[in-house]
Amino acid sequence: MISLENVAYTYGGGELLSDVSLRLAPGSFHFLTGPSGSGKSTFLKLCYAELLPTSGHVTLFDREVRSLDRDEVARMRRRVGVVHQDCQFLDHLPLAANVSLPLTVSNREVSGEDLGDLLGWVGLKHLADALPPSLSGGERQRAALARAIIMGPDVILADEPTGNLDWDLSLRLLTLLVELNRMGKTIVIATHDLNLIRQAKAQVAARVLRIKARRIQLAGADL
Ligand SMILES: Nc1ncnc2c1ncn2[C@@H]1O[C@H](COP(=O)(O)OP(=O)(O)OP(=O)(O)O)[C@@H](O)[C@H]1O
Repeated sequence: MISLENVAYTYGGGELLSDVSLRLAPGSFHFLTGPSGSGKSTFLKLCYAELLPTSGHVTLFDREVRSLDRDEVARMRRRVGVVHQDCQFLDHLPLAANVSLPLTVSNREVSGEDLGDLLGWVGLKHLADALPPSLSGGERQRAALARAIIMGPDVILADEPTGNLDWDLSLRLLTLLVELNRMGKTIVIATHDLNLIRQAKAQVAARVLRIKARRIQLAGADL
């Protein structure tokens, strides 16, 4: 689904990620952890072709990302839902319009029933008409998740999705991601929160990747 082969990345200084080789298999569930600044967000950006590797190869749905033109990158991106660390919304548009924005900008029909079902699933149906500035942190994160999956992606990449949430809300978001995985979606969550990882491992066969000394390794049972 997504694979990296001998990937290195540098923003111009020293190498941030070196010699990264791994494959995110369809339907897998991965956590990515590592100290602040170790390159977790950068890794996710490499996975959805927001960044191209400085060396090595990234393959997205069987296509090497360097061989893709802009339209092809856009098509591939529709298959990857991203929940960003600081979820941004258009503050003048109601929540429902924000969530359905990816469909609107790609000129696709928005079915009121499907949108209602999706908002209901993330527990935000009652806030469909609310403006983003009035939402709590947990509501924003769930809205960001709904927006990330509205195009029906195969893969969901979430960057510190529970970063600003209390434990109960973090668990609620985790449950949604586990449900998505049970529906067959491939999930990658970058997080500092080892308790969240422990909790998830009780629910799902998650693998834990750790960035250490610029490399990504599979963490053992020491979490
Ligand atoms: N656009 C950029 N230009 C230059 N340096 C950058 C850029 N983006 C990130 N960096 C640097 O690359 C390093 C890794 O950043 P990244 O955001 O990938 O780390 P992270 O592990 O996600 O961090 P955190 O856990 O704090 O979110 C940091 O030192 C950061 O300052």
